[in-house]
Amino acid sequence: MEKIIVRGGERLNGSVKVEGAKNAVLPVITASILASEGKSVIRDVPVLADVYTINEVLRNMNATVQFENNTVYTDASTNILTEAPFEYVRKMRASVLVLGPLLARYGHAKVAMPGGCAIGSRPIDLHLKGFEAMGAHVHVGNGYVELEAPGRLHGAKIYLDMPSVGATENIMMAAALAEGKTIIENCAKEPEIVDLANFLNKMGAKVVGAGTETIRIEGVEKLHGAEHTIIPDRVEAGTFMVAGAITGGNILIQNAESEHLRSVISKLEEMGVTIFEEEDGIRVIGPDKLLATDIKTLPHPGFPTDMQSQMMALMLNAYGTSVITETVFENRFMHVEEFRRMNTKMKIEGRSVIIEGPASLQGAEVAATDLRAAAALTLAGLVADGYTRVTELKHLDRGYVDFTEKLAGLGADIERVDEDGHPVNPFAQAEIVNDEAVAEVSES
Ligand SMILES: CC(=O)N[C@H]1[C@@H](OP(=O)(O)OP(=O)(O)OC[C@H]2O[C@@H](n3ccc(=O)[nH]c3=O)[C@H](O)[C@@H]2O)O[C@H](CO)[C@@H](O)[C@@H]1O
Ligand SMILES: C=C(OP(=O)(O)O)C(=O)O
Repeated sequence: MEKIIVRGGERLNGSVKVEGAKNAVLPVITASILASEGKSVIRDVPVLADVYTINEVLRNMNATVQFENNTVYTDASTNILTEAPFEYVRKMRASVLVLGPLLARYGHAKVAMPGGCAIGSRPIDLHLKGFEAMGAHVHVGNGYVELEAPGRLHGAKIYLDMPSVGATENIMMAAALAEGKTIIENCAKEPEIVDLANFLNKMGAKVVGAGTETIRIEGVEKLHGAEHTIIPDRVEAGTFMVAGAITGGNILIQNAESEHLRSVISKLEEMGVTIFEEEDGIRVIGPDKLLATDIKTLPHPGFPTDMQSQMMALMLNAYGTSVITETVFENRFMHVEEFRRMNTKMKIEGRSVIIEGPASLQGAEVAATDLRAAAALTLAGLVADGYTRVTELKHLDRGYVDFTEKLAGLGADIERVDEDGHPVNPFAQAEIVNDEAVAEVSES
């Protein structure tokens, strides 16, 4: 079993560059199958297990997909199959994002129902309600959801009970080819939604209002391939901001977009971290003494749930009592038990965790419970006494490129090894073999 071995105690210094955003690239790649003519060229694509998985989903539907030099080329002008089987959805829930494009273009889509995962039950009822409002019939059975639209989808006014990122994306993609106008109210406002809207508009769609709580889409008859560059990954950037802060280091996070990270910047400043927004990124200078604070995860522009476990690592090192309240997912505290192995004092009360700091962190064997927990446990290892060994790295590979290499480049005493103790880089190996090798690594 591969593991990260990190010895605590090094202050991080230097600069690190963030990749394109995982959560932006997945919907953009699925949106590219809306194009009945022309190719799409998607740049700044991170070399992640999730990207290999979504590429496989598309290839399995007969689309042509190439991935080289951080660029994905797709061609969906041939006849596309309208099914995504369980083996893909099991690996990555975001596979359900093919539903909207397939339904809109072919009037049919069949995808394995995504189950819950380590962070919650994660239903897709809001996606389905949106499709129904646009004229689709929904059948759920034998572990699959099947959608059928007898004619072309029609525009509709859709109010989301909560601003779901995936539902907003799926409905936006379906509406792009529907007849007439769709209005999505109480929609998600994440930067990744804006990135998807920009890509759709380059394909010939008419989407306005992305980034606000109401999106309006005037459906068009057909869409074509387009070129697009993916926005920087705000969660990867935030993770390295915590790495700088927790080690009392001084690091420049190149390519980080401060407008996407307002809530994270503000909380780090409350904790005593110095932040400079520089021309080519964000500089983070960790203090000698971190101060306690509270966070509540919320949809954007609130504090992102995908930064919750990394902030927990930081709060464990802060003086005083910090409280984290998770409101986005009902069960995103699995990492608390792993942090407990590192000599920490935390109490879970309902949707909150109360953290008594500073902990005298001790290196330990810990297992990642999801991709952000993998990063967070490694961050704690950067300041723990002795060696921390992090396993279950299949989670990490879904969302972080060269995580150990980047931390080592900043001065961390860290390596990733296989069961025989030999150094490994999962993506370097997999690129030589083939795409599928990495797709196998991923499992949500
Ligand atoms: C690939 C991707 O972009 N993943 C992100 C996306 O996930 P995802 O799109 O799955 O997250 P959602 O915004 O949809 O989920 C938010 C909440 O709404 C609930 N819900 C969602 C849909 C639905 O039909 N019914 C329902 O009840 C979910 O269970 C969850 O409690 O946004 C999350 C919230 O920012 C992030 O943590 C994930 O990293
Ligand atoms: C929860 C996450 O991703 P996903 O929705 O793909 O599981 C994440 O990126 O932290």
